[in-house]
Amino acid sequence: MRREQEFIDELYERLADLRAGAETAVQQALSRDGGNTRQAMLERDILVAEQSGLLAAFNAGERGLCFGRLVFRDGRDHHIGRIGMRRDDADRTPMVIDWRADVARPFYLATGHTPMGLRRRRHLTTEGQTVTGLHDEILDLDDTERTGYEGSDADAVLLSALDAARTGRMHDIVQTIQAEQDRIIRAPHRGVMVVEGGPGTGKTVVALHRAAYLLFAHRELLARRAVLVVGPNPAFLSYIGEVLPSLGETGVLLATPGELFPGVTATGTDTPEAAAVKGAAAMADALAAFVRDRQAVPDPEIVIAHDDGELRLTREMAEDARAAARATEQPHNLARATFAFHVIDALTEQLTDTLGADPYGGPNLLGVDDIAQLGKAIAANEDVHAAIAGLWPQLSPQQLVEDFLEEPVHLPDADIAAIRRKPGAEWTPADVPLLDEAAELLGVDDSAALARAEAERQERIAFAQGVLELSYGSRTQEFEDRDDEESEVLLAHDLVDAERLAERHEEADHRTAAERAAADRTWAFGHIIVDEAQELSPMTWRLLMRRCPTRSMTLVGDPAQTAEPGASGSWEAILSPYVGERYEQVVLGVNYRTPAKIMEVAADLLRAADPSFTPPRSVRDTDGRPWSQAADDVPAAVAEAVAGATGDAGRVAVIAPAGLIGALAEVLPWASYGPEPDLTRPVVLLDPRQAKGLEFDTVVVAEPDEFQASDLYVALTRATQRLGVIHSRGLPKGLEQLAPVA
Ligand SMILES: Nc1ncnc2c1ncn2[C@@H]1O[C@H](COP(=O)(O)OP(=O)(O)OP(=O)(O)O)[C@@H](O)[C@H]1O
Repeated sequence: MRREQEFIDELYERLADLRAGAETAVQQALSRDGGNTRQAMLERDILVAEQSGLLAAFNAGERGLCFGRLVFRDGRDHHIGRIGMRRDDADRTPMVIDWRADVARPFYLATGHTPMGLRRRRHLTTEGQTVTGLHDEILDLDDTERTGYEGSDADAVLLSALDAARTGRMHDIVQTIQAEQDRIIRAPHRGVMVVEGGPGTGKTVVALHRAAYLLFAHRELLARRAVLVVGPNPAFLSYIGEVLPSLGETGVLLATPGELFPGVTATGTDTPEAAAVKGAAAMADALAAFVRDRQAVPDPEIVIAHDDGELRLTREMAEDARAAARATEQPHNLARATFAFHVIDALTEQLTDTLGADPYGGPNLLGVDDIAQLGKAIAANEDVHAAIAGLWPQLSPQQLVEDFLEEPVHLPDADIAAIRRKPGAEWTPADVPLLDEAAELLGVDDSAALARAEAERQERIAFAQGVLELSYGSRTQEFEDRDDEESEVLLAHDLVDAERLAERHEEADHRTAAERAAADRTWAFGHIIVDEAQELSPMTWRLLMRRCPTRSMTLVGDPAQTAEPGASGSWEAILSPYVGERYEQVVLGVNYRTPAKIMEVAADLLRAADPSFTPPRSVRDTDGRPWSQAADDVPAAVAEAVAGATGDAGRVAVIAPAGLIGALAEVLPWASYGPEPDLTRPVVLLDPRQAKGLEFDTVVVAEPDEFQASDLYVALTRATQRLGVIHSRGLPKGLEQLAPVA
């Protein structure tokens, strides 16, 4: 214990030095009098960005900096920690190894059967900077040396982590990642990986650690392209929001599916029927047909007054122009130029024929210049433009979807009735994929902006080339002496090509990749993680697949918890349109959250409908049995139950049908509730959809017979310690084994 404490003290000293170094480097870079030349600014930007990233990692390392030690049979001896650090000596000896490095892997995988070269594995428990416990496992049977910290139960560290009172925020699990989870976390980053598992099997936490691992293993790529984590609702995102920063990773964008169309905030709600219709794949065809409807032809013609003579835009002329525009296969707004060009051309020809006609039947009397002149005048005629705009209007995604929902077409009557609404309504989450689809169908005519951007990029590349030549020439002792991490800064100067450096400059100039990604509908993410993936509609999948052309994705979910009416169904239904059968599926089978007695009740509920249902196996159990109480006044009984539970440490959640929340809020005035409840408060009031993915020490479920079965299954499995059910109208089938209380 003493020796480990000495080591930990040394480690925190080193951390303090590194942090001070990074802080000074940022300060110096910001105040460095290198002048305001582009080179000085570029160097400064790179330095500040890199050092700020390091600072974030150092700050993250503060808590539980080192939690393990591996002693190998060949004499190697490594401490494992949240971040990696080296000594300040000539060899830059590793002091603590990042948990994501290959060397650290036996910490999670080695067993007596497959020791992976280990003699002993030590778990170190710390509080603040003080070592409070050691736990040794002997993996080499020939090793007779004993430290006195060998425990009989190798799961002691895991169980004490699982028993801890909840805080309303998910924590990282780097100290106790289990072997089946480690394999998922470190799976290759290419392709689609599906992680399926029942409640509490660690799907969410594993997916987040996978993001941290991928950012470590593919730093260059993913830091530029960012990782997107999609979760079901804002409360869930704030629940998981601290895990990645606590692992030192900030290049991640967390979003709900309703937040993925920049500039639109989905505050409205749909009826379940409307959400199902809007989510169905048929919507893509309906919208595409609706766009074609907006490419009209006159019936029979539009007559336009023009200085040089009357113009008649006939149906036939417009049809030809439309066919030419459609043949480009460009999106509507981009193909508009082709339509306009053909119309103007046809009108010019028409006018040429009239004005230049030779009364004696000879060839047209107008010369090439005259015809060009006529064409120019027609192209400048505002009425011509108005006619073109009427036939082939420039459209925004918002306008298109609004028009469509006001008067839906190309769908069965019942579907039309389900989604029709008045213009000006708030956008709903189910509208977001429609807006995205519309944006794809319409395209943005940004050719001028793109040309400008490309010219600027070329200028930056030329400039960066100059910087590279200069910075190599002026390589100084100061740079050579930097810490290992810092020398990456030098590597950036030395090894990147001009194009990459120019790109970096662009990034450093503005926002982080995650921030830029959030504002850019066409951003291609380096990796996408989707939680509660079973809930997403086919239209939402179309949107997500567009955001990830490389199909590097991790999808986690549990079909038994599906609640949304428009959900896609099976993994195969979700994925086959995009990757065929080329995806890997793994199943997690151990429930780390819900105690066995509670899980049995939840499983019985599903067994009532499907006798073959097998729940995940709970690793832990509690003494108390889950209970039920019949009450005439449900809010009063809930208030009493909550008052009894708040004496315990941790968090209490009341999960109730949405219609009961108001009445419960009155009897629980201190409870947090609403669209974005504060989960760190002692008592939270949630409807079943809001409870998805969360967990609490105590859960009280009110009026269970008003829940749909999958919602009730989710609600029952949120408890880590205690579960009670309060009802006025009897219990749904399957819940009979709850212990009745008066
Ligand atoms: N290896 C582990 N060490 C410590 N805690 C763990 C481990 N694996 C999972 N947990 C904990 O178990 C709980 C459940 O994990 P998580 O929320 O990721 O499960 P899930 O499969 O997403 O559940 P659900 O489908 O019910 O939302 C969390 O508190 C998580 O921290």
